[in-house]
Amino acid sequence: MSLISVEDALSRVLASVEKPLEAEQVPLVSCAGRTLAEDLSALRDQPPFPASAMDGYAVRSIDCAQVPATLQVVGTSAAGARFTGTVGPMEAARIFTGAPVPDGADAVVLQEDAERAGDRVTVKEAARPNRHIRQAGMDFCAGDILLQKGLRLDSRHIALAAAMGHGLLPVHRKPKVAILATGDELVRAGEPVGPDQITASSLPATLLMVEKAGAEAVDLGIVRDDLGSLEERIRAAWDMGADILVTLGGASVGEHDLVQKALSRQGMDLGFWRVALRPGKPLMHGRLGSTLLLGLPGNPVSSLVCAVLFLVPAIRAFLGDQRAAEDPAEDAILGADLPANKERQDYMRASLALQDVPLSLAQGPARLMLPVATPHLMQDSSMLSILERSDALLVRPPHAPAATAGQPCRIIRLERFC
Ligand SMILES: Nc1nc2c(c(=O)[nH]1)N[C@H]1C(S)=C(S)[C@@H](COP(=O)(O)OP(=O)(O)OC[C@H]3O[C@@H](n4cnc5c(N)ncnc54)[C@H](O)[C@@H]3O)O[C@H]1N2
Ligand code: MOO
Repeated sequence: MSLISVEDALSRVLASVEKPLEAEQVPLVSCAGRTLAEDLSALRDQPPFPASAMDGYAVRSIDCAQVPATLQVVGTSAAGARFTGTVGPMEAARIFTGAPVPDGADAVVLQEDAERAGDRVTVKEAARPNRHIRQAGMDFCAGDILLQKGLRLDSRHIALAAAMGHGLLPVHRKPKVAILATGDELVRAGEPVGPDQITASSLPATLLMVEKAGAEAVDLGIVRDDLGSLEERIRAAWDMGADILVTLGGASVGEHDLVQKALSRQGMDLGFWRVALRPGKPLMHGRLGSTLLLGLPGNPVSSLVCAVLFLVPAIRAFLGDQRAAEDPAEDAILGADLPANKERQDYMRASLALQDVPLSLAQGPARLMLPVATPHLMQDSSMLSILERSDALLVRPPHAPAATAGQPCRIIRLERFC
């Protein structure tokens, strides 16, 4: 089977997510990272009444056109407890920030601009109509659609939804992502490590990336390079109703790389195997009934790159995120000379620094800060110390010509995924 392109692989992965998962009603505080299943409209006006923006006195602006003006204080309007009377000629009401502006008043005078003596107040600054008043519906009105279906929710959206009057939101169910590490050489982090063994470092890392992407991660542990054990764990993932099964390792061509064989024996419908990608070439994709399968390569940097490029978009597609297929790359400047690339799309681990770029615009000179991406000299896909020092993946398309420092390039920031 020949290598397919990264773009082709991603569209096949996304096409195998037929539709977002079913919707459920979830309390606001649990909605971060979820995606709205319906457009959301406001249940009320905000503010629901004309409200004071300051602590001071509610007045009729006409009475305070000439200052100083001395007014009779006839009541108090506090946030949560309005003054139910009316402010008449040469009258004022004490008012606090967020309180309803009483009938009759059309301006608020700051308390710093007034002098109180008993039940009288002398206004020292002239007032204009509507001064320091937030009109009803200034932010939004009942019925306004403010949050769109397919939006991935963060705390800004949650604040708005709360103000709109919602306590529960219709969001797509979180996909259940089961993760299985494979290999005789692996032990769990913190457990005793034999002379020929290493820690399964990408297991906890992938679990965290999956949770960060908004899914429910299920730790299936480590399984030995043994067909029977592998098949038993694959059945366990299927039995628990995993929407995605991720395997780590055993994806390549060696005699111990049994993942594809075990999945095929369990009835996998293979989508693709091997992508023109570095690192991450042996990536495998398929379906087992309704479960999406992603076989990530064992080298920990390779599995991370494949998770960024394919697993996170698949999770977002299950979540109904309208931006699931969006290219995560952004513009940067190359910080070092690079040789021509070969046939695989390269994702080089790079550090970022900011560079001040002078611009000449029609309005005059300006400055722009752009990230400069400098790839590390060592790019071995097993090296976690280099990955930790990297801020981004520097993307080099297949057959990209040699490039020199200062040229434009594309990067994917790792903090968004890790
Ligand atoms: N003859 C060939 N050999 C290899 C090829 C190839 O095309 N022909 N491809 C290479 C590439 S590229 C990669 S990437 C690796 C990936 O192969 P596998 O997916 O089969 O991975 P393993 O052999 O199981 O492990 C590779 C490496 O990673 C370590 N590992 C495995 N799982 C974990 C884990 N959960 N956490 C940390 N480290 C892990 C494992 O011990 C090995 O050192 O194959 C190349 N070989
Ligand atoms: O593609 Mo492998 O993932 O080079 O290390």
